[in-house]
Amino acid sequence: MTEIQEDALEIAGVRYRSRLLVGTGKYKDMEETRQAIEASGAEIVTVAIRRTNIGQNPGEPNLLDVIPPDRYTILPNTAGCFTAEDAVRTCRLARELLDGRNLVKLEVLADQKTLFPNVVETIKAAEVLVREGFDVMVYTSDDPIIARQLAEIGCVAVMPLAGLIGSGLGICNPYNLRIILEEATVPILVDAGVGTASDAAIAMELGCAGVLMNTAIAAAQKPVLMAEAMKHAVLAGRGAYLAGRMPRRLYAAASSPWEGTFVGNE
Ligand SMILES: CC(=O)[C@@H](O)[C@H](O)COP(=O)(O)O
Repeated sequence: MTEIQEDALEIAGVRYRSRLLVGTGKYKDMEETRQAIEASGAEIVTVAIRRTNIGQNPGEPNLLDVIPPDRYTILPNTAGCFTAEDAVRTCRLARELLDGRNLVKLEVLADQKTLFPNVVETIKAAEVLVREGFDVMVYTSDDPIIARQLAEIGCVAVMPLAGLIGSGLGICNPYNLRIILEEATVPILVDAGVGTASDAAIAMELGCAGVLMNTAIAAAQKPVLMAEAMKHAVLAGRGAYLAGRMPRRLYAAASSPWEGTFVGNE
């Protein structure tokens, strides 16, 4: 096995081969969702509990029929929650629906226009959820101080945004991400704002443990092809991070030595 094949992402004591986590919103239909997720190679798939039927509405199409929980780790998320109280309630419902599984993605949003995280409410919710035994992966801003606090509270992964949800703007502040990564005590995954494969590769090259995305795949002209591209981008970025990039230089350095050439200078 190569170093990159052996390299695993560990979240809450579970090891995953894929460092790409994907969402399930915005697809044309369930079949496209299934195909894209399969092509992405993702093992962790996030589901908005307030918007997606995973058993709350018996009789309606159930996402788990195409994303079976015995094959994927279902990561329920609190998208659409604007208060800590709502987010906590949503996580408790998710735990009931998913047979007592504790892994959740906490996101508490501040407003509809930016979908920026409300970090005050996020911290409040994280404290309650960790106390109640949840394994909390938390969506947050790229503020290193908030990221540190969330890790100290006991979140199992901290997920700063690359850009606003659904914006596709890519990594808007790599410098803040670098500070977050420098002092990370838990896995740091970029969540939201990725637009194309190079954004995912850059996140991984910076040293992120993984990338979570939805819109970049679902809103691509060919979602299944983009899902596959993202799989390769995350792997390539991780490989480059593990390999260690060459130092940047201002001036040229010849690829072959000047001395001892076979031709010329007679
Ligand atoms: C799917 C999810 O959980 C969200 O956090 C969000 O939708 C991800 O953002 P993008 O859609 O910008 O990838």
